[in-house]
Amino acid sequence: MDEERTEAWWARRAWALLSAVRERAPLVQCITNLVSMDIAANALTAAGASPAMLHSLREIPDFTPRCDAVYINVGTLSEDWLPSMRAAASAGRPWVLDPVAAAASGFRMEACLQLLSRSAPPSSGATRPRSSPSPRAQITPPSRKQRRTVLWKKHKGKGQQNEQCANTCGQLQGVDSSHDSGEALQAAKALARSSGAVVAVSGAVDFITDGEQVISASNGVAMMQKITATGCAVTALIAAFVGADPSDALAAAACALAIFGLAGEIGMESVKGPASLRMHLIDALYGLDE
Ligand SMILES: Nc1ncnc2c1ncn2[C@@H]1O[C@H](COP(=O)(O)OP(=O)(O)OP(=O)(O)O)[C@@H](O)[C@H]1O
Ligand SMILES: Cc1ncsc1CCO
Ligand SMILES: [Mg+2]
Repeated sequence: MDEERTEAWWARRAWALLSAVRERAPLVQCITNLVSMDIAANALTAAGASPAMLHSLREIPDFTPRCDAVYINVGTLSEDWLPSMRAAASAGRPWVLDPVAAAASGFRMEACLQLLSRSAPPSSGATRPRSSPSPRAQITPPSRKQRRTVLWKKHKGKGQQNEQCANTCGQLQGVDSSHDSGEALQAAKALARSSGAVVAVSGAVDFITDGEQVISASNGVAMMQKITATGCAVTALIAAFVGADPSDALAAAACALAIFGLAGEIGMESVKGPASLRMHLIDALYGLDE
């Protein structure tokens, strides 16, 4: 690391990334679960990104290469959506996976592992062909967030690594945000190292790791757990941050989690319960200033 990443550094970085999202309005294709579609699209829009909830396989060749980032979430996985997820993950864009309940079934775990083996070419470098208000950086490390988490860019897909990923997905999935997410940190680091992805684990404290560095973000309020699909929404926000600036997926993931948590804290100042927190959180994302 070239410079010391103090709290003040992170604050500037978070603001710069949110500002980049607002300026560039990254186009984020979301193939996400049916429960989360509304909150994810609204969180992205409020933050300044441009969500697109497209999941037809037939649209992916035309549409996905024009996106700044792809968000895949297996929360309501079905056989007919899996080919779209695979195709979108292979389209050469930075992408983020939320392996919701990866250990719920063999089908789901296998799907997550297959998806993990998809990677964007490290230097596909292609800029998004649609006109963009500001120049895009080259695609470098695509990232992902994995339940509570994954961002990865490359995965060598060897048998042993797959096994390790399976174990890790299982461990992470078992970690509910009512637990200390520190319990999952070692598993997350191992997954990051074996997959080449940035891995994030959400909870009271969020951890974000590339396998070496570990960032923790302790923003947020416990009532966020009482709103369904907040984890899905913050994963979508991670995709937007990575889409706005793909040069540092670790920082993008950490800042998205911190900003989302901060919006929860600000929103919490005037709520009666989860339903009003949902509204105020989205308002706070929209209104956040420096
Ligand atoms: N106890 C807590 N205190 C503070 N923030 C929290 C707490 N639990 C969760 N959060 C925040 O809520 C957001 C969602 O995290 P959470 O771990 O609840 O996701 P999740 O369980 O995957 O969500 P879902 O399955 O509902 O989509 C994150 O930004 C996280 O920091
Ligand atoms: C409740 C629920 N069921 C499948 S996905 C989802 C949203 C939270 O992940
Ligand atoms: Mg939760």
